[in-house]
Parts: sequence; structure tokens; C-alpha cells
Amino acid sequence: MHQIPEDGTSLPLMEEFYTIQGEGFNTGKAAYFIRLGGCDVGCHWCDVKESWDAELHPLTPADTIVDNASKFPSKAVVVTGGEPLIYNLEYLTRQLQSKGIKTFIETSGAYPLSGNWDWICLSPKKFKAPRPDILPLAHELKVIVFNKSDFEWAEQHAKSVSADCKLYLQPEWSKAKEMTPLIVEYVMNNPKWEISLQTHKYLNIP
Ligand SMILES: C[S@@+](CC[C@H](N)C(=O)[O-])C[C@H]1O[C@@H](n2cnc3c(N)ncnc32)[C@H](O)[C@@H]1O
Ligand SMILES: Nc1nc2[nH]cc(C(=O)O)c2c(=O)[nH]1
Ligand code: SF4
Ligand SMILES: [Mg+2]
Repeated sequence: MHQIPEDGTSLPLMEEFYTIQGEGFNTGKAAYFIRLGGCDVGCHWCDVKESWDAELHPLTPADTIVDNASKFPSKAVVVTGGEPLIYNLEYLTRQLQSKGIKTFIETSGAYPLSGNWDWICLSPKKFKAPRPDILPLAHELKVIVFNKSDFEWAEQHAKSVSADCKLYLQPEWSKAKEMTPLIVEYVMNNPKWEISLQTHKYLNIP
């Protein structure tokens, strides 16, 4: 069993890679991705189920992760998972920011917010709803559309985000053929929403 230190100085690291942010507001921007292992939210359509068991991913010093991230030209890091907010991300984000690196997170919001973030992408899940306190702090609300009921789920959460939070509807990958036309129609009728696509999957990059 991992003994994960509560101060966040070591974290279960599944993978780290330099790529282009494929989704949401920062789409198209180069960024270093840090994928932490561990998630119990249980989305049946999750595209990284290999991340769920934290035990499979080696505890790695946050200092090593920061050193690795520093070597790339883009000064932006996306922390994702798994569910990264299972862990205390205070130390990791402070260290990144002290090196002039912008910190972006991808989260379901199911765990308490920790860390200092330049960009929070909140993707709320029905399977384990976000904590209400993260909603007003999100810079971007990105709702995955797997079926028609997800439009209502999206509107429900849009009520609690800040006035300048960007609103995105993203088709669930396996249902994209079916759901994308519905999203297109929805956005034309409700233009406060925008479409987000998983562009990295079309580009065949990580
Ligand atoms: C794998 S999750 C990891 C971060 C966090 N657990 C979360 O769900 O936000 C990263 C992003 O991918 C989205 N995502 C996961 N599986 C997807 C799928 N099959 N189709 C579209 N988006 C998906 C999530 O909603 C989230 O915005
Ligand atoms: N290119 C790329 N962009 C992404 N945006 C969010 C991702 C994620 O899995 O969190 C992701 C990912 O896995 N790859
Ligand atoms: S919360 Fe994120 S990592 Fe966890 S199962 Fe859902 S999509 Fe996958
Ligand atoms: Mg992904």
C-alpha cells in the first residue's frame, strides 16, 4: 500500500507528457501534462480507466515532477488524472508557480480544492457530484454529453458558476456521432454555451 504523504511532497504519477491541450478554453496551446493516479468517481465512459487504481502508479517526488516540467518550452502545466484533487496539491502548484509555470487543473470537483491555480476546468459528474464550494471558483465548466439528460445537468451547474466562467459542452467520445448534432443545435439555441471537442484524438497525439 502507498503511504501518500499528506503534505503533497510525493504523488502517485501515472504519466507525464508534453502535448497540446486538446479540450476546452485552452485548446491548441502547448502544455506539460501531469496525470496523477487514483479516482473513485466511476464514470462508466471514462477514457483513462487505467488511472483509477492509485496503487498501480509510483509515488513520485513533486520536486522531480517540477524539474521534468521545467525542461519544456511551454510554461503551462495541466494537472489531471484520475482525480487530482484526491491529493493535496498545495506544494506541487507552489513549486510550479515559483518557476514561472502556469498551473491548470482538470477536475470533477468531487474532492476539496487544494493548490493555487491559474485555470480551473471543472467537469461535473453525475456519479459523484462536485462539492458546491468549487463551482464559483471554476474558470471553465466543461460538461460531457453522453445522453440528452446531460443538457439539464449542464444547466443545473451553470447556475452556480461565476458570471465570467466559460461554458462548454463536450461530446462523450463513444457517443460523439450521435450527440454532436444535438450539441450543435443546443449551442445555436443557447449561445452562452460553446462546443469543446477532444481535438487531440482527431490529431492522434497524446
Ligand atoms: C480523464 S478526466 C481527468 C480529470 C478529472 N477526473 C475529471 O474528470 O475532470 C479529464 C477530462 O476528460 C473528460 N473525459 C473523460 N472521459 C471522456 C470521454 N469518454 N469523452 C469525453 N470526455 C471525457 C473528463 O470529463 C475531463 O474533463
Ligand atoms: N491533449 C490532451 N488534452 C487533454 N485535455 C484534457 C486531458 C485529460 O485527460 O485530462 C487531455 C489529454 O489527455 N490530452
Ligand atoms: S472523474 Fe475523471 S478520471 Fe474519474 S472516472 Fe470520471 S472522467 Fe475518469
Ligand atoms: Mg484525456
